[in-house]
Amino acid sequence: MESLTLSRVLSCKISTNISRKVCSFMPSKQLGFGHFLRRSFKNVKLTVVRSEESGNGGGFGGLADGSSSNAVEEEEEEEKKEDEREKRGLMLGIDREDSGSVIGLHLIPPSGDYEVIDSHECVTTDTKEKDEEIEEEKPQTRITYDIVFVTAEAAPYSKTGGLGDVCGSLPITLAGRGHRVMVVSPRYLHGNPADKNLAGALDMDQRIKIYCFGGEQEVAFFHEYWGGVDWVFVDHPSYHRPGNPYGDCHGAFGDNQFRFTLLCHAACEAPLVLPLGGYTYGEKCLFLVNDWHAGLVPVLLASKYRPFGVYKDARSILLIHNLAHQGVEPAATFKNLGLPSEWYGALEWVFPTWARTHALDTGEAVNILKGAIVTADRIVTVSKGYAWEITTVEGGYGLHELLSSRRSVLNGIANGIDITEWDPSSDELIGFHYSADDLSGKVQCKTALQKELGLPIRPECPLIGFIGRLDYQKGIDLIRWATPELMEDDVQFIMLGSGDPLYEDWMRAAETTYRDKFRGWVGFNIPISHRITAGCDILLMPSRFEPCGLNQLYAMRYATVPVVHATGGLRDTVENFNPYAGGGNGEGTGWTFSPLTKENMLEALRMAILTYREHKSTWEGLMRRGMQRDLTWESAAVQYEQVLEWASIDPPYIM
Ligand SMILES: Nc1ncnc2c1ncn2[C@@H]1O[C@H](COP(=O)(O)OP(=O)(O)O[C@H]2O[C@H](CO)[C@@H](O)[C@H](O)[C@H]2O)[C@@H](O)[C@H]1O
Repeated sequence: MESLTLSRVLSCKISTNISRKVCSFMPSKQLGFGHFLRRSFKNVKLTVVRSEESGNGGGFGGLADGSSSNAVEEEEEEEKKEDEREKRGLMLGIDREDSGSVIGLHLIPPSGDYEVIDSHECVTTDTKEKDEEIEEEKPQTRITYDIVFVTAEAAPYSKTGGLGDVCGSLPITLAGRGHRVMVVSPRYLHGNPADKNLAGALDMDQRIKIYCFGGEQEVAFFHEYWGGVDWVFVDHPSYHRPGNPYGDCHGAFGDNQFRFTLLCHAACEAPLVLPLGGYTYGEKCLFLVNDWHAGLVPVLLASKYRPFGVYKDARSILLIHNLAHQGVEPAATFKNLGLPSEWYGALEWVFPTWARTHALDTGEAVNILKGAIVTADRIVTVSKGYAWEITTVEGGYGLHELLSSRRSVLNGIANGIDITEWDPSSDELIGFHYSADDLSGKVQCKTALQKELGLPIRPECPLIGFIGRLDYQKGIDLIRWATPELMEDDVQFIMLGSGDPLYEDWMRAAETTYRDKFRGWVGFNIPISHRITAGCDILLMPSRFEPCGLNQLYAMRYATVPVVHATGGLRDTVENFNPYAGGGNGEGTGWTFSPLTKENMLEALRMAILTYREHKSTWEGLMRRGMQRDLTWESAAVQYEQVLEWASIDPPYIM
């Protein structure tokens, strides 16, 4: 028997014994290890046994194997083992793959009865009901992995958009399902109040040297364990400056390639050198690399580590949130990236003639996202629709052929949302609460918002909202173009966003032009975004392309009906209203329009406004159906687990 102290397995303290009754559960209900422990066994003494001892090397091995030729002997042997287990209390079995590598742990019940006994008897009663609800619906984790997210932003530590949201909540969901999860991102210090978000992350006193950009750079690691996740922050002076993670009022930082090259090198070292909770993640981990900022990770694994026998069992999964940003820089910068010179081809990128700036421009460049697409073991985008769109000329931003060639490893998984942060029945950022059973608080949120922004307080007036980056992607030009016509109607319109100065100025000017109807809040403000989501009746999203989109999901959760361009994740997540379906009661959660024209957008908005004004019960149906949609991360996490499993089964990328 191999006995491991639990501190080697988890960074939580386990001291006292627990009754066997609490620990008995069915194989089919097997929980992820970390999750199970956190939830139910805070005070359990555990012993680890080799799975060989328990019979079949995996799952609940050894508890019933009918294939034995000597059934009686085996039964006696089994009884002995059970007696022993009962004496020792709850035990852990090690799951090994054929090569002998440990791939997970499972709990071995101390008795032969597989009946599920509520393991929540050892948790406080007020959390019990909630936990049971989650438990019932949750498909169980089959194999647990060591997962390393690499990302330029992760909420609440840093957020400029949807990437921060996803990298702030998906890791917690996966950790809750039993995986060991680390998130590596830069330790930004902007010299503003947001810096306090990093106050809990402590210096690990671990320095490493990174060789890139013609010299040696020293980076430090800071760490905070929270929500079951190891949040690791790479520290370097280039992350300490005013602005946001990518730029300031003068535009994008000129050294972003350097800053994110550092991040990638540091992220590759983190699982090898950081003793988190007492021991490192090690070489057998799965890197989930997000967008171009983390795109050098798969290239480094393939070029710098694997040829020297390191990370042979690791795999990388590229998560594309937005193909429009690829990290393209002049070809001459390749030598700065710290990659072997023969790997130039992986990143090589030649702009088409029409995109070159002058006659002598050869169009030669390096494209970090392209390198990641070439070398990643699998690729995921944030919706099924977008997974298809990026393989087309229109949506592929020049990478459609490459992405098509990798179609066999490309999947789309729609994002979920953090339903605790975005919950209209308990959201602390809104003044009044409501739910699908009692919607009365919504109109109070609406009048409170009108009051806060100095609009006439008119509960009956349709209130339209927009939240997002003021960017070509979001169809902001179309909104600007359509606003004069929209303002002819008896509606109010509130916009929140920052980005292109042209549109920031237009929003300010529109406030003066449409004094009683329009408000444009220029800036990034999370509390206001919650109040707009709660207070508006309609959320407008005319995105030119939208890999997934989160605001329409938040809107549906807050009974705000989305009107969206039928593209990417918007088409996948908003069901177009059909008044004739459902026995005449209607079906759907919003309006989708296509193609993207001003006329189509206005027509869809007018349909929504008409329905709001004249068909109250239909409108309530739309609100309730939206609120009742399953928008949790759980279903996405199950799909991610499948991708993780596929990634581990396939051999890694080799040049
Ligand atoms: N001014 C402001 N003030 C406060 N909050 C603001 C804000 N502007 C935006 N936000 C918030 O930032 C997030 C934006 O998320 P989105 O998914 O809509 O877009 P984004 O294009 O950033 O994300 C990319 O990545 C995500 C995640 O995968 C994909 O859903 C998306 O399609 C893709 O373009 C939301 O939480 C929103 O509320």
